[in-house]
Amino acid sequence: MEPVAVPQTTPSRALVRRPARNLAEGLLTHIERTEVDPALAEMQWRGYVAALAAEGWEIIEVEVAPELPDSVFIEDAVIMFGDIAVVASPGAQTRRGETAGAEAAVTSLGIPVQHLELPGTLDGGDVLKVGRTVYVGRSLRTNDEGIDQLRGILAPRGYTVVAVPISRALHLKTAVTALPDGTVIGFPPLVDDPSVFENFLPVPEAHGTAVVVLDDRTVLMSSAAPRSAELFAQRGYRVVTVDISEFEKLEGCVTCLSVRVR
Ligand SMILES: NC(=O)NCCC[C@H](N)C(=O)O
Repeated sequence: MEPVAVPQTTPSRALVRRPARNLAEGLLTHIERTEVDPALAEMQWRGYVAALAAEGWEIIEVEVAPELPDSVFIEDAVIMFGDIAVVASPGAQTRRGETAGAEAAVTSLGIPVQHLELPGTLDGGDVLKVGRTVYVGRSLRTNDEGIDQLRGILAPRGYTVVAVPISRALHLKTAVTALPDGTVIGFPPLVDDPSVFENFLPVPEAHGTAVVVLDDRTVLMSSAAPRSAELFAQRGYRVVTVDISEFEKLEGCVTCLSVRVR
């Protein structure tokens, strides 16, 4: 009998959170406010969720938080490390209410939870996992105390936490993410110090920095970065694109619209 090929990374569950009624009032730090179309945002969010589902991911909806404008960016509220979840300590006052719903969702899946606490702050968007290395952006949202608390949780579990300066973008993952083979990809004008990363590949577009790893050979990314998509395709990856323009107007990207629970 022919051996059955087992993929190394099997799609699993993705947490998502429907956009709030007041999405358009979301925080902005590095870009000018331009009008967000709520109906288009809702449609794009459905498209994003459909793209994950089409790739075999089970979708788990975190209870909507209708009055918390940035709650759709669920990645910032809770971070998965193997079998445990770490509930973030949001760096922005207006986002602190988001963690309760995110924690309820992971708890309902039976996942053990650890917490980061004030005065430590840390947003999930500042956390990039590459194997057992966890890069954490020291940003406007994430402080040294938050990074130290995370290190305290992860070091005994065999992870190395590396703090990375981030001053030109909102979060670390606005500036860099990683391909399935561990190559860190980033848009140089947004990256303070590319030499921090062992393998760094510059991409030609700001929206080309963010990829969601769907499996060992497939990435999900914004349709607003076609030249970066081409670069990944040349490296042998299958690229799935989604239009998330309304979330990009709020400094969001593909990674922050879900939490992957593998
Ligand atoms: N992980 C992310 O990149 N999250 C994007 C958050 C955008 C939101 N408007 C914020 O400023 O917090």
